Amino acid sequence: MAHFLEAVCLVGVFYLLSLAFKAWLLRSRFNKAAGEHGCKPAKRYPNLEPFLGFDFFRILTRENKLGRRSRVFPNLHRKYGDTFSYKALSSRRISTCNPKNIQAILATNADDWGVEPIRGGSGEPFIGGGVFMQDGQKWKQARAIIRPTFNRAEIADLENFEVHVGRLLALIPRDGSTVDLQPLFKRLFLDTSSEFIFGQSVESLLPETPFDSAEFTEAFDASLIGLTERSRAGPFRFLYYFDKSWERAYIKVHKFVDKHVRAALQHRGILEKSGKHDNNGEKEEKHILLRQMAQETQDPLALRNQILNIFFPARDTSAIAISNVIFMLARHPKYWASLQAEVNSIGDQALNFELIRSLEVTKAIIKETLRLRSPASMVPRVALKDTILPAGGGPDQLSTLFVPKGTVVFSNFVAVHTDPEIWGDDVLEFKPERWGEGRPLWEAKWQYEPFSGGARICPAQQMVLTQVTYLLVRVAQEFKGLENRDEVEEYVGEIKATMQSRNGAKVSLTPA
Ligand code: HEM
Repeated sequence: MAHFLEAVCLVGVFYLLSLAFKAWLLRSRFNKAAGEHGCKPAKRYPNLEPFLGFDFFRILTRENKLGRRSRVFPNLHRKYGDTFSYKALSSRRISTCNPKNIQAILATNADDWGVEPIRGGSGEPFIGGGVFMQDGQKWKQARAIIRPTFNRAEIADLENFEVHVGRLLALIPRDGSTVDLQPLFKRLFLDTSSEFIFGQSVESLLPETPFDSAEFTEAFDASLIGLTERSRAGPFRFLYYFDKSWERAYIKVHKFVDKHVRAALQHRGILEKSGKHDNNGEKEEKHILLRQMAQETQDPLALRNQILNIFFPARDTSAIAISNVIFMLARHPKYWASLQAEVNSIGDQALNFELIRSLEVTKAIIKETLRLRSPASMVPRVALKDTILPAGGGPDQLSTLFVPKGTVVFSNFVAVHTDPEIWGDDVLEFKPERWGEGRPLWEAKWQYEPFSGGARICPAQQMVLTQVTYLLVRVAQEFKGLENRDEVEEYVGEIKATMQSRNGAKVSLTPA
C-alpha cells in the first residue's frame, strides 16, 4: 500500500512539474514575442471556473436553448472588445471580430492557420479527409479538383433549377393559409445540391420520394447531429463511446454515397473505353461534381470522403439563407413592395444570369439579410505554429497579439456584421438601402464576409447567390401578397450545424 501511495505521489509530482515546465516554456515564447514584436496579452473573459471552462460551455448551451445563441459572442465583443480570450472545454480560445485579424487569419497569413486539427479527427469515421477538413497540399489538390465544376456552375444551370423551383411553388398554398417556407426551401436545396454533387436528385419535393433518398436524408441529418455533438464535446468526446446511433446513421449515408461513387467510376470507365477522358462539351454532365472528381482519383474511399466534404457545408445553408430573406421581408412590407416593383419592372424577360446580376434591389435585400442573419456565424482556425495577430493585444487591444501553436481562434462574422463602429448606430436594423450607391464602405473587404474570405472562401458563393436571387424573384413573380404568420416577431436563432430560425419562416402568400 505504501509503495502504491509513493508511486501515486511520484506521478503527481511529475505531472505538476511537466505542467510548470510547459507554462515556463509558454511564458518564454510570450516574452520573446513581446520583445521582438511588441505583443501584449489579450483581454480575458472572466471564466467563473477557469480550469476547464465549463461555465462558458454552459452559457452557450443555455443561450442556444433560449434561442439567443447568435447574440452571445456579439454581446461579449461589445463588452470585452474586438478580441478576447476565454476558456471553454479545457482549452483557451480566442474570439475576434477585428477585420485586420480576420484578414490575417484567412488571407495574408493563412499558411499559419488550419482546420485539420479541429475538423479532421472529429469527422472520423463519418467523414474523412476532403476539401472542408484538410490543410496544406491535400487541401490545395482537393480545391483544385472542385474549382472548375463550381466555376461553371456559377452561371448555374437555371433551366434545370427552374424544374425544382416549379415543384416548390406548386406546394405553396394559394388560399392565404399559413405555410412554413423553411422546410420547403430545405427540400428544394437538398434536391438541387444532391443533383449537383451526386448526379442524382433525392427528389424530396416529389410526392413519392424514393426510399433510399428518404433514408439517406434522415441518416445524413442524424450523422451531422452526431458529428456536431462530438466536435462540441472536444476532449470529452469519449462520453459518446457507447452511443451507437451515430454509427448506424453514417453507415446508411456511406451506403448511399458509395452507390453513386460506383456509378461515377463506371461512367469514367465507359468514357475511357470510348476514348474520351472528360466530359467537356457534354452539356448534361457539366455540373456533376462526383463525375468531375472521378476523373482525378479512382479511389472509392477518397471519393466518398471528398464528396461528403462538399455535401456537409452545402446541406441547408442556401435554404436557411432564403428562409431568412423571407423572414425579414414578412416583417418589413416596405421592402417586399420594393422587391415587387423591381420584379414587375423586368416584365416577362427571360430570367438569365445577366438579368439576375442586374437586380440591384433584390441583391441588396439578400446582402442585408446575410449581414444580419449569416447561416455561417463564425469560422474556426487553429494556429499551426506560434504566430502573431496584428491587433487585440493590451488593454486598448491595439498591440499585436501572440498566439501559441494549437490555439483555436474564431473569426466571428456576426459580431463584425453587427459592429456599430463599422455599420453605424442603426446596425441592428434591416435596411437594404445601406447597399445603395454612395456608400463606399461596402467596397471595403473583411467587414462583410458571409461566405468567409481568402483562399478558403466558399467555392459555391456565386452559384448560391444566383440561385437565391432567382428563387426570390420567382416567389415574388408568383405571389403578390406576403404576410408574417409567426406569433413571435423576433428572430429566434438556433444552432444545428449552422444558425437557423427556430420558428422557421411562417407566412401566408397570396397569388398575383
Ligand atoms: C448561403 C449558403 C452558403 C453559405 C453562407 C456558405 C458559407 C461558407 C463559409 C463561411 C465557408 C468557410 C468555412 C470555413 O472556412 O471554415 C464555406 C466553405 C465551404 N462551402 Fe459554403 N456556404 C454556402 C453554401 C454552400 C454550398 C451550396 C456548397 C456546395 C454545393 C458549399 C460548399 C462549401 C465548401 C466545399 C467549403 C469549404 C471550402 C474550403 O475549405 O476550401 N457551400 N461556406
